[in-house]
Amino acid sequence: MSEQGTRAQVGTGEQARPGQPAVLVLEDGRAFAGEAFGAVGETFGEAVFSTGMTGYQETLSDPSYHRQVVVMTAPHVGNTGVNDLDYESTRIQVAGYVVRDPSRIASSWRAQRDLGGELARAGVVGISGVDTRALTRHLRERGAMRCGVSSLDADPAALLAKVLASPAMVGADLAPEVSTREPYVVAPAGGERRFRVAALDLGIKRNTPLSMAARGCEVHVLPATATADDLLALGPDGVFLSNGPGDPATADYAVAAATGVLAAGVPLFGICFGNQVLGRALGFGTYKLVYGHRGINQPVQDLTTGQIAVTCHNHGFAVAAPADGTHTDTPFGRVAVSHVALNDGVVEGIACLDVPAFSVQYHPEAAAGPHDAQSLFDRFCELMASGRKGTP
Ligand SMILES: NC(=O)CC[C@H](N)C(=O)O
Repeated sequence: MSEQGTRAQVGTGEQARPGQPAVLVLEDGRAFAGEAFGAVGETFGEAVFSTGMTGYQETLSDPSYHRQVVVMTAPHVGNTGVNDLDYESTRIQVAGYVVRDPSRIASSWRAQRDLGGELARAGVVGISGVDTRALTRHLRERGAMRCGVSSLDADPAALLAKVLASPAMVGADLAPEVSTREPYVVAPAGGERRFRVAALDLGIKRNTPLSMAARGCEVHVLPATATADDLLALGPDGVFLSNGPGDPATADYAVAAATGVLAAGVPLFGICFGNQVLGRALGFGTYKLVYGHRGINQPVQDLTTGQIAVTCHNHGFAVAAPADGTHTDTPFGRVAVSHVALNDGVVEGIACLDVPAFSVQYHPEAAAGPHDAQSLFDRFCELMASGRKGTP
């Protein structure tokens, strides 16, 4: 698929002029008028909201947002501009961007460019001046749904017809669209190499291998369709399953890879999409949440210690597993739900009790976000240090 096709976006290559009209239409017909922001054009994707007050550049460049139109609940966005350091991947990944009130100037010693210009150069269509509180409440009540944003055609009825013809998120296999084409290696940050990690890139964020590299891991990042044999051929101390976009029910290739790694008894750690893939490899199902969790202020409880962490989330699907303190017998032994979201009880982590594998639905790499959960990378290192047997 072409770049434009995968982003379901038609841009004119122009930057929006101040006051240029734009419209956002949801698939249930609700329309919001606003002003064009970023690139002039038309785009389609799943409308989702993020409650992060900061970290918009990391959000925009998180590959898990591929094919999603992100609505920021923070009313004022763009204050700190953008820079070359805070990208979580090689480009802006969102299909569209919705803000209430873009900052007229970027004001930070780290700012290199302004947000509107950056979106325009990337060809990303946005809309501003939207009542993002009303839009968020609508999505919260009715659920995440398809939408279109256009600064080319102000007719909501015409846009609605195109929204209804656009692909849904359920059933979308998107990880291969954002994964690296070629393998690459992230070297340990300094000091000796302690572990070799084979990472399956389903849409990996930059700070994830960096968080491992900071702990002495040499991370070999492989394309989404790499098999268990490809991963194990590296002779890794551990295998990592990354975050990524789309519906985890479609990622049979990744589930097969995880199953092969579990069978080999090599330590395994997964984040977000990786948690869903591990869940499926253990025999659990996944399902779509009504509106998902996105933001950097989400409380999660570790059921083993009782400790609560405030964490970074970006997920619209979840693993269906019992979170009542019991364990489930699977082909790979006993498995327990290890973490739950305190807002709604959604499963946020699973741990194998008889093979060395665990995963979380949230983002310990914390880019952006609080660093409460960084110790999960230490737990992965401990699992690798203890060899190929036993649980953390
Ligand atoms: N950040 C992620 O890995 C997201 C996983 C999956 N695409 C979801 O929405 O649940």
